[in-house]
Amino acid sequence: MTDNAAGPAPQAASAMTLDNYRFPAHRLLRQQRTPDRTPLVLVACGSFSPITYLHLRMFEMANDYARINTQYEVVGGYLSPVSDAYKKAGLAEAHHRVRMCELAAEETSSWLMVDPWEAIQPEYTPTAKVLDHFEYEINHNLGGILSEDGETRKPARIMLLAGADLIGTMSTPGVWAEKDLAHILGNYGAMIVERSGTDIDEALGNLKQWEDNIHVLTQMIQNNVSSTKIRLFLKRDVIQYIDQHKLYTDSDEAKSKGKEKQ
Ligand SMILES: Nc1ncnc2c1ncn2[C@@H]1O[C@H](COP(=O)(O)OP(=O)(O)OP(=O)(O)O)[C@@H](O)[C@H]1O
Ligand SMILES: O=C(O)c1ccc[n+]([C@@H]2O[C@H](COP(=O)([O-])O)[C@@H](O)[C@H]2O)c1
Repeated sequence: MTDNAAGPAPQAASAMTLDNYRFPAHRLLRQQRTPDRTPLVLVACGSFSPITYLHLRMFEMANDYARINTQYEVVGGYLSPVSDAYKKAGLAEAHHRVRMCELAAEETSSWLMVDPWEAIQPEYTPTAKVLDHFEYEINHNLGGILSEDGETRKPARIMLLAGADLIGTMSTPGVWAEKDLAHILGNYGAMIVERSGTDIDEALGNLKQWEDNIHVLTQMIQNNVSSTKIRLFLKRDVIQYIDQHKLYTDSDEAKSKGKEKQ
């Protein structure tokens, strides 16, 4: 996907609360550039604590894959950081994670956006509901995407973008609700990026019934960056932000371990 000429976000994702929330659409391609393709919006859900180069790379890989191997045209890409209610060990607070994602998206990409909706919810939101939120905002509130010839409006296909480890958890009984899996993989679909350490066939093992809706993106060069290892930070802005707010220091981790319930 090429640059969407729209200007900066009218309202920063990191400044949004439940009271002033507005769905970020400043970089969403509102009219298709290519005829005869289905508009596609990619949504990556995760902790992003912190966001790494590989999280952004997933989107570029998916965009290339969609262009070359499918009939989709990517019209938007969103990062949706999980809320504080997720209570995973070592997570920085949601507002920091949203801000880091925002800095990274602005610095390194011309088309990615951060939707803080999930992050600002007081309760944990299952991924199926997060995808429903995108469906509602884009296809109901915004009325879908205008076709290339300007003649019709088409609903965008919303798809989950995730690494192989995440789809692996979907194959593991008990982690995801059955009805949510059917909804996510049956109605939306997923683009899955290979990740070293996860056997993709094993990860897809119990998901055969939805295989037509699961696109597997192979990585030419395996790169095992993970947020936990925090090996590779993004551009200076994100590193400075981490320093400035003293994130991921021992005391910060101890603080979040104290809060952690699992
Ligand atoms: N190196 C990678 N290769 C492929 N997918 C990745 C990679 N790093 C992250 N992802 C994917 O990005 C999404 C968001 O990642 P998330 O921040 O939740 O976890 P993570 O980067 O694995 O961090 P952690 O180490 O804290 O689990 C997930 O779908 C994850 O599978
Ligand atoms: O919706 C579910 O049932 C569900 C079950 C397990 C994980 N998820 C989502 O998957 C993501 C996992 O992130 P992480 O950092 O734990 O790898 C995060 O966005 C969770 O909300 C979602």
